[in-house]
Amino acid sequence: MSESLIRVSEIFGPTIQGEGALIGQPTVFVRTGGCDYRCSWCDTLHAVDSSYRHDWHPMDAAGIFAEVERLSGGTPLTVSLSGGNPAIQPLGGLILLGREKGYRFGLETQGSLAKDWFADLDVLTLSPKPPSSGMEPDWDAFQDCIAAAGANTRLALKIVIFNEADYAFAKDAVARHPDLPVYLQPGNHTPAAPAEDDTTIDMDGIMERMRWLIGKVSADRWFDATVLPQLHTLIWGNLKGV
Ligand SMILES: C[S@@+](CC[C@H](N)C(=O)[O-])C[C@H]1O[C@@H](n2cnc3c(N)ncnc32)[C@H](O)[C@@H]1O
Ligand SMILES: Nc1nc2[nH]cc(C(=O)O)c2c(=O)[nH]1
Ligand code: SF4
Ligand SMILES: [Mg+2]
Repeated sequence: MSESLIRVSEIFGPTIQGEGALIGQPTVFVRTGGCDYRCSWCDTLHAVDSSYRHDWHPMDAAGIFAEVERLSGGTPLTVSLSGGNPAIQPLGGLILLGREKGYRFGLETQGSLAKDWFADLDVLTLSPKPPSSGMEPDWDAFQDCIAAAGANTRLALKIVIFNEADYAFAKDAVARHPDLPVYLQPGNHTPAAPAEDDTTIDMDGIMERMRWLIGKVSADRWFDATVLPQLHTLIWGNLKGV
């Protein structure tokens, strides 16, 4: 694959951004294929597990942007870059192309890999992985991501929480990065394998974790935290492409 080609798992929308700092805002998603992590509870295995790589297509920036424009009807909006880990892909050219036409870009990453083009994003959401994921954050790489974003890119910290250990991890992450706005997101337990085409979610479990999390931040007087469920999951379950 040529250096400039981007491995795309799916392009979809407009839908609403279902998570974090831009929740509720209309957006088109560009989801890239491939990830350097393998979180135990990843809800997007079709963009992570290499057994799905036959569905990942190399595309150039112009081809991706043409599809974004088709989906948006040519009206500029925020494009959400996610994955997999989109930081693995050469997305700098796509971002510049879109910005020239008035589009804005957000990107979701675990913070394991910094790119200089993070400085051209509007919002960089960093989602370090808590203990329940089975992964361990590289805080030096995480710091590099913040530095790469520079002064003109809004940053957000988004942490998935399943249990007490994850909550303690979130507290530690915030202690390391007290200036970042923080979003706490209850975990969505063990989505079915993509091939099973089962979109059912454990709604009771998610709501129970929301109530528990709100209780925790209230008791701790953690008043600059924002607690949000995955809105798209509440609406559509684990449906792909929404
Ligand atoms: C699928 S990931 C892709 C981007 C990047 N690899 C990352 O993890 O930030 C997008 C977001 O979904 C979150 N996520 C993944 N699986 C989840 C689950 N089962 N419940 C709640 N959030 C989940 C991730 O933590 C991340 O914030
Ligand atoms: N609507 C919607 N919002 C999202 N926010 C983050 C997502 C992701 O998978 O990165 C996602 C997604 O897949 N759909
Ligand atoms: S880092 Fe993101 S895409 Fe990769 S496995 Fe974890 S949640 Fe899934
Ligand atoms: Mg998702």
